Amino acid sequence: MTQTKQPAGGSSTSAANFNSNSSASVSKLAPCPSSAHDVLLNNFQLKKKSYRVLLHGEQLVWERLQKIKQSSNEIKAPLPPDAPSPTSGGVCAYGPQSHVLHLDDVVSVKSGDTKLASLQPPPPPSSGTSSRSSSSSGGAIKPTCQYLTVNYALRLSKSQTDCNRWELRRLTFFNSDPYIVRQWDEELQARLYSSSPTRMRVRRLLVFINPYGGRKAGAQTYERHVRPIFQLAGVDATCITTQRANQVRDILLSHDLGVYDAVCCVGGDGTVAEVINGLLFRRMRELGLDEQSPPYIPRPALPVGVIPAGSTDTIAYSMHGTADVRTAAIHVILGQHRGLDVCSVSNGQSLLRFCASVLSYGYLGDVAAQSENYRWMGPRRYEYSGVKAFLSNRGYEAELRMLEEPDLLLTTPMQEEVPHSPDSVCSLGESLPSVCYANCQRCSFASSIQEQRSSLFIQEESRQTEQVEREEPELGDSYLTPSEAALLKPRIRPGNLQLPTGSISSMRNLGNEQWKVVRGNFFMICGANITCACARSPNGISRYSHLGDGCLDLILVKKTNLLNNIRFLLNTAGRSGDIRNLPFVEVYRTRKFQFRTLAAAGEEDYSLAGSCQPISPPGELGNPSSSTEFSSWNCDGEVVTDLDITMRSHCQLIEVFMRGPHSYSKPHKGVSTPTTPASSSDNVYCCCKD
Ligand SMILES: Nc1ncnc2c1ncn2[C@@H]1O[C@H](COP(=O)(O)OP(=O)(O)OP(=O)(O)O)[C@@H](O)[C@H]1O
Repeated sequence: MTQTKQPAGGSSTSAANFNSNSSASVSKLAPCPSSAHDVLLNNFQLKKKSYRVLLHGEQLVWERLQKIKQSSNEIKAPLPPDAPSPTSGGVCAYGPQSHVLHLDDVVSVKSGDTKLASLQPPPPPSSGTSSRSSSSSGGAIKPTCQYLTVNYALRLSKSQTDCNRWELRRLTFFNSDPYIVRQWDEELQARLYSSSPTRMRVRRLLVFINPYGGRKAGAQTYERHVRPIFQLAGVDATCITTQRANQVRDILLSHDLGVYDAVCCVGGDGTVAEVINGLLFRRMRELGLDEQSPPYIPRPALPVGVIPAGSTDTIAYSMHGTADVRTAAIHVILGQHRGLDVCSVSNGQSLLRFCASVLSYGYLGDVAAQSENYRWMGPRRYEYSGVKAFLSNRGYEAELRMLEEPDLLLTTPMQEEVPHSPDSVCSLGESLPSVCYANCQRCSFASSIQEQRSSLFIQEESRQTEQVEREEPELGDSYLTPSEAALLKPRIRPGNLQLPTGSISSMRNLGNEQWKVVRGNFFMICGANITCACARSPNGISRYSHLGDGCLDLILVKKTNLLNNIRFLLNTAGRSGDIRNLPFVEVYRTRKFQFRTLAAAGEEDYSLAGSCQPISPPGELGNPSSSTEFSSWNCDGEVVTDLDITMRSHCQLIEVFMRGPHSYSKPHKGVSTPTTPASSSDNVYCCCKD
């Protein structure tokens, strides 16, 4: 623990003056290794005003000093607190006049001889070197630096429709003693790049830019908005501008990715899907799995960043709660990550591809198939094809078999333990649907189940060997093989989430699969992996889908009449509508469903050849979409022509840079808000906490 030398004219102080309930004490400066318990405490100037600044664990706290006249002597002391400091369970709390910035929100730190020098972006940190040795100036920090700039990100909470945008801010501290500045710079750098289970600071990034999607502005979007943010964070980005469809996937399948920490794409949903498919098929190849019929789906090694530059950008919007490009880039550099479910899509014979957003048949399938012919219109092609497909929809006969989701937690006391947010419940054994927000408890629990499941199977490996061998090697079956269990990466369980009792015994019942069959004439059928929210439909088609709960929502819109179809579309577009209230809409939460067309039922081998890739363009010979009896599938915006389809959700298969959308909460009047949201300050990102 350290107490640095006070600057000339600065008053000495102690950590206790910050109203901290921490037992951390201040001791002599020593070059000790970085630890969450180390404390740095000094006076700095910020905009020519004096502040007492504390670095405590993962928090940077600064508090204005006021001049107190005591007879002829003038001393500086912190402003008196207006209200008692809130404390909880030994967690540090600071006075209301304190500004608190969590290191999770810090983008970069740079020291300099002048203020201008400290504002320059730091050079990319060399990989493999100790973060303590990699200073902001690329080598040893100059002993003359008196300025220290901290670049950080701040979430804006302006309104219900604008509460997920993040912006960059900076603080430039001055201290006349370069020794203190150096000490702070080194310590901040070390803590910023120290390993954390929920944060991964990217050093080397592989970026794919799709110049073709959306308004064909991917390259400009990157140059104008994304590159400066990556530079500010000192990220070494290798950019590849795609020349053709499926190039992203091909590069990911064939090139050495060993030097990269993460992959990022600048494009629409189709580009994200290419990245995800490329990484997943690459991992299967690395492990020597049969790509047509893998016994399980392994997790790729690299996390993914998603920067929107497409037409609808539902994946980016569902993850971040906004399609703001800078926000998405900020999430990549801040490095907070969460597991995202991915669905496998297979026909009767083999695995076709992976789906990250939605797989739709009927109306949206027709829109995807038709809109490809009008790509020259840009995003407007969806409106044009949408109207055409809407008017021509006569309904599609189909049969769906779905695996009913056994709600593992209905019998547990979990609901009482989970904090509820005003407009949503991130609950688990929910009777009411919940919206997936940052720090969603449902997703956290699903990841814990994964963790438990893998350890359970490792422990019982020998006892179950016989049983496992008897199990059909179905794609991603509930029972994992011992090798799959061993390959599953341990998941991160944030905070103090308690695992409910009885979850293990519930898990064992997963083998008792219950199938439900629904037949009918449908306007549209959707398997939604995420909410599929976008700027035009802020709640998405599947408002209650969760990003990482291992389930998908199967939405069945029955063919009734034109008016009901319009009602359905209006409900998906508005903020207040809920398609669950419509009598002709059924929504099922499931882990897997199978689809077949009723017209084709009974026919042997009615499936077309697997259209894994390249996907044959619509209208080709043999494409059923040319028949009005059949629609085609829209998988992440791409057309899939197979008709016997199985969609299965794989829990948190891909790590993505995101925190999850936040719900809006009105700032309370008269209460001084900290510089960063409380959620960041205590390392909890929760809809219930901001
Ligand atoms: N240089 C290129 N030329 C032609 N097609 C490309 C090129 N680069 C990528 N593609 C393909 O463009 C397709 C569309 O891209 P993308 O999905 O990113 O944009 P979009 O369809 O406009 O957006 P969204 O899917 O969000 O509606 C993808 O299938 C991708 O394979």
